[in-house]
Amino acid sequence: MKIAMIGTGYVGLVTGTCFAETGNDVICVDVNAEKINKLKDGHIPIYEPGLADMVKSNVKKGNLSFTTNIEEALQKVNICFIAVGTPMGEDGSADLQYVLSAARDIGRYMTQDTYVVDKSTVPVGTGEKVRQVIAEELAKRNSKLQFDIISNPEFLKEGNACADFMTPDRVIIGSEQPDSIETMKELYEPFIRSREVFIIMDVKSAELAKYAANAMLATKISFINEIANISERVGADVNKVRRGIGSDSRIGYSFINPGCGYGGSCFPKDVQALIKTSSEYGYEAELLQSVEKVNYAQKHILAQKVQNIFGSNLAGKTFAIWGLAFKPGTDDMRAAPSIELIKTLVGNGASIKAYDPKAMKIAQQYYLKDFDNIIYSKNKYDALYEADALILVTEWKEFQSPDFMEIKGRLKGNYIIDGRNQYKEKILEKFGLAYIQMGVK
Ligand SMILES: NC(=O)C1=CN([C@@H]2O[C@H](COP(=O)(O)OP(=O)(O)OC[C@H]3O[C@@H](n4cnc5c(N)ncnc54)[C@H](O)[C@@H]3O)[C@@H](O)[C@H]2O)C=CC1
Ligand SMILES: O=C(O)[C@H]1O[C@H](OP(=O)(O)OP(=O)(O)OC[C@H]2O[C@@H](n3ccc(=O)[nH]c3=O)[C@H](O)[C@@H]2O)[C@H](O)[C@@H](O)[C@@H]1O
Repeated sequence: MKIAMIGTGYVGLVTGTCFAETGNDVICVDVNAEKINKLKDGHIPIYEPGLADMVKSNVKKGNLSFTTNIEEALQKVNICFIAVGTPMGEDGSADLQYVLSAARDIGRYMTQDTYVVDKSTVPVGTGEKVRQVIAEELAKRNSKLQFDIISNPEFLKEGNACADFMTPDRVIIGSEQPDSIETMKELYEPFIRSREVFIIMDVKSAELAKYAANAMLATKISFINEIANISERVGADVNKVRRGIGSDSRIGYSFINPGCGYGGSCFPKDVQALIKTSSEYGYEAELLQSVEKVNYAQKHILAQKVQNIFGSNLAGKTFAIWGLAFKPGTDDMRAAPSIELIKTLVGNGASIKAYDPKAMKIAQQYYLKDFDNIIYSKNKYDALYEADALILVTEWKEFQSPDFMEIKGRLKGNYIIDGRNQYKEKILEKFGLAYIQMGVK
């Protein structure tokens, strides 16, 4: 099939590349010329395991190409995906300007009957808006070309995006048109193990299913974080409580890891957007409001723990921070808990020595560029020199079994403050390290 992918970000690039991998002819288009030029020169603008090799091999085979020219991208294409960003608007709702601009371009430049597939996460009713915009543009040029809108939300996780896309738990197809459904099934067939993986529904339900999934996962995280906060106060150990509840198959272990709050480009904005959609329809989503409120507080918890030990004025103190990305396996720092932490520490006079395996460049260039007091270290141990404490924010594999002797030897102080509960208190005690974790007194 000949596919155009509008939006070449985390989702567009991964999706386009995976479709190219299964033999389709894919052209990825983006308004960001710098990104497209990098891709044309063989550089991958994001870090995602396995992606670089797959992009290169498919470009070489001629299955995958990149352009900034939407008119060129839509030549002879019969499936056009929309995978542009839907960031949080000022009032918390999803900002649809990029989706609607992509729709306008499709209406202006499509050259044959087209399946228009929305992969961006969009509020209920967006499919209809996209349909109207495309129809308006076709009418302007007296075109009789036909198109159908299909909702096909994406469920991949950053850091595991290619693997998630290649072996999906489910593929949701929001459409009531049999030929659209068949075309989507054909496209996804190589990735599925059983036909039950396809879940067919109307467009609105598909749109809402995406938000419901993210809201459910965010709820699990805020729930366990709340239990962690209760555990700390009553003298229980959330690690044990987690094992106690996760063993119930109705609850399960996944997404109940306590931490310093969920970040990333999706949970925070999607929970907000769902709250906003609900209120537009006259319903106050109180549970979801609490999920966000708990998460907001959780993102400040590491800084509070630091200040409980060192006092509110941190002038003259230095903290080693392991992990800047919002989760391991990615260089993405959107809404990362590390940002809030660093803001508070530096704001109260501290200096930072940071190390992250993949996110330091992006941190320096964008997310932490306004902070002077940060030294970026070349490895995890270098970050420890003369630091008063080590704070673990992102649980990269390389932080999971460090040499504690080395840590003790390099730190000036003896605290490890762990935002992801990676270590065992008894082991740290042997090295003379004091261990502060989440949800344990
Ligand atoms: N990042 C993730 O893990 C996931 C994201 N999603 C959803 O997928 C959508 C895309 O997310 P990301 O890929 O993370 O965003 P992103 O910000 O990485 O990429 C979006 C791209 O679209 C481009 N763009 C904007 N307007 C355009 C236009 N009119 N024409 C062509 N390109 C245009 C931007 O320049 C950017 O490169 C969002 O709705 C998000 O909620 C869904 C599942 C997972
Ligand atoms: O819509 C999206 O963009 C995607 O959002 C999430 O994926 P992602 O944000 O990439 O990463 P997650 O692994 O879900 O982690 C999100 C945040 O939750 C935190 N988290 C996760 C799990 C957990 O138990 N505890 C916890 O604090 C992580 O540290 C991270 O900050 C969903 O998991 C994907 O299914 C979805 O497609």
